[in-house]
Amino acid sequence: QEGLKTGFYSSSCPKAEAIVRSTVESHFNKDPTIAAGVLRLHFHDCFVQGCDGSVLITGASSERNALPNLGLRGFAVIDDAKTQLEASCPGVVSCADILALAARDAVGLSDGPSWSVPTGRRDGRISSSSEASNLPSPADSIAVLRQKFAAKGLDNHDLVTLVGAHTIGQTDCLFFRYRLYNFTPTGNADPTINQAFLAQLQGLCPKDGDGSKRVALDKDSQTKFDVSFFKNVRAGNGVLESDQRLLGDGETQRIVQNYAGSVRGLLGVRFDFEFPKAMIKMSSIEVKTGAQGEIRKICSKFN
Ligand code: HEM
Ligand SMILES: [Ca+2]
Ligand SMILES: [Ca+2]
Repeated sequence: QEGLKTGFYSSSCPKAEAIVRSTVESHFNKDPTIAAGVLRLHFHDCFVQGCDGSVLITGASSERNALPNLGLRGFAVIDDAKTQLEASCPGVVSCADILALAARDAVGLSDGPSWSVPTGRRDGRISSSSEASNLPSPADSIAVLRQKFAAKGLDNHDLVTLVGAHTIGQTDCLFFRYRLYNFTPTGNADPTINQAFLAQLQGLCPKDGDGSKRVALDKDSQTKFDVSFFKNVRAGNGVLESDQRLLGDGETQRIVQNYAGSVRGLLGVRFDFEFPKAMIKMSSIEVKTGAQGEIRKICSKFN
């Protein structure tokens, strides 16, 4: 994919993938929710300036400080892996690749599928908060989401498959509370929310309560990478509006139904098979290779 190849570091830094894996694992063992943080970090990196580590740069006007990125977590995992890689093979492994590898490992550690990650990305030299506006918002319509993904070469099938990442992790009340109160012109909640679930969500996120309270995106299995998220969307138990809307469009609904399945076990395997393919596509968005960009010494700073 665009000059990337699996095993790019096999002679220049043979232990590179093992070092990333053991670093993600040690953080995961202390805090399994970090897997979700790392996976999301990679997504937010790829959608702005391509998968080039631009999201990792610190500074007042950097991407990291853009509104959609304020809740990102897992930066310490990447910094930690980088420190160890610089000790073994200085100046060889890009932060962009560390992020792509760590996202794969995070999914695997959460009992999800694993895959070979094509590597060879170079780190970008630009990180600007104003660029973050093409990231999808939870209040975007399906048409807008489709368009934002299409702009990155990702189709409907990729969209639904990748949003399946919400099978792990959490969201702040802030991002969906508007669905629970006064959502309709007549003052009711979003009618697409399952009634029993609505009561639960209202309990978790009171109208004037703390907007930063965290709620699982997949109510039944927030640390397991499984098809439970799709079953919940099918049942009206999607937390984000953008997740639940996948059921309101004919084409995306068909894909949700497929993954949610009716035959136990069988169709769960399909999501496991499709997710890696979609990730490899997402991980190759607008990558810099060859002599482009640089290999950062510290992931949060340009050289
Ligand atoms: C339709 C597009 C998407 C929208 C609108 C969206 C929106 C969101 C929002 C609002 C949150 C909660 C953030 C917070 O409270 O801090 C979230 C969390 C998350 N997103 Fe997405 N997302 C989308 C697609 C994706 C994709 C493609 C991936 C990865 C492949 C992903 C992975 C995650 C993960 C793992 C979390 C949990 C993070 C954590 O627990 O820290 N999302 N997303
Ligand atoms: Ca980027
Ligand atoms: Ca799950």
